[in-house]
Amino acid sequence: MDGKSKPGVPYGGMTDTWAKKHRLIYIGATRHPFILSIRDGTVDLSAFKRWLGQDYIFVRAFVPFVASVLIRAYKKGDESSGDMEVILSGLGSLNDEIAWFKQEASKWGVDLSQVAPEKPTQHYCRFLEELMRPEVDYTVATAAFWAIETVYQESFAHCLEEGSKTPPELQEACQRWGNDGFGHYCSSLRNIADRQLEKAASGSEPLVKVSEDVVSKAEVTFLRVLEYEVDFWNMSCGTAGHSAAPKP
Ligand SMILES: Cc1ncc(CN)c(N)n1
Repeated sequence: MDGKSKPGVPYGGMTDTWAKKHRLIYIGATRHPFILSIRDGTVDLSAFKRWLGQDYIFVRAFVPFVASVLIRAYKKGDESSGDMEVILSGLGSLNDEIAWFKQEASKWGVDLSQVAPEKPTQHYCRFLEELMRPEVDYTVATAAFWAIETVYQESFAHCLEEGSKTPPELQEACQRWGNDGFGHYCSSLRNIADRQLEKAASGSEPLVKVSEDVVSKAEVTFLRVLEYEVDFWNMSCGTAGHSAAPKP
């Protein structure tokens, strides 16, 4: 999703509305200069290696977050929704992703045991921990989950589009998140988030206030994900003065 409806794919859930409403930051996260440099073949390989080491740390922290969403899906007890199956498949891919990072790191001569988390990585991982707290609503957690995966899907898919000059040695990395299967997985996550948001938005009295709070908390969480993603790309580029401060 790019905040616009795709040809032949009419879509109009809450997540789509947010992507359009917050288009500038959405584009900032999904068309970041780091991604554009991969796509046009000018990427600085030391930036790619920095990204690789930092993202390995992020992905390890992302696993317990996804597991926490799985537990919440189970506790909701709505077996017919199919949420658990989607989330479980995501956990399976993260297992492959971790193995891929290790393999890729050895290919590029990055010693993962020596990589220390930089500030933006620390802050993003702390944010994931906050989202694991029991008081965080399933709706908010699924919106964050969808946004985190979708930023990568849209970013790396852009590097594989026709006309891109992505260096051959980086194509596998782009395929990992830019492939159609990952795109379908992100659509399933979007459907889960949208269904939850819709339920919350149409919440019946007297829970109306609580439901409205959940929807606005989910939107704020979506924006925070985009900001953390931009900070993460900035750090990868080595952009001086990236805004790495923890968000309020
Ligand atoms: C920072 C970040 N954001 C998202 C993804 C996709 N799982 C990732 N690997 N790293």
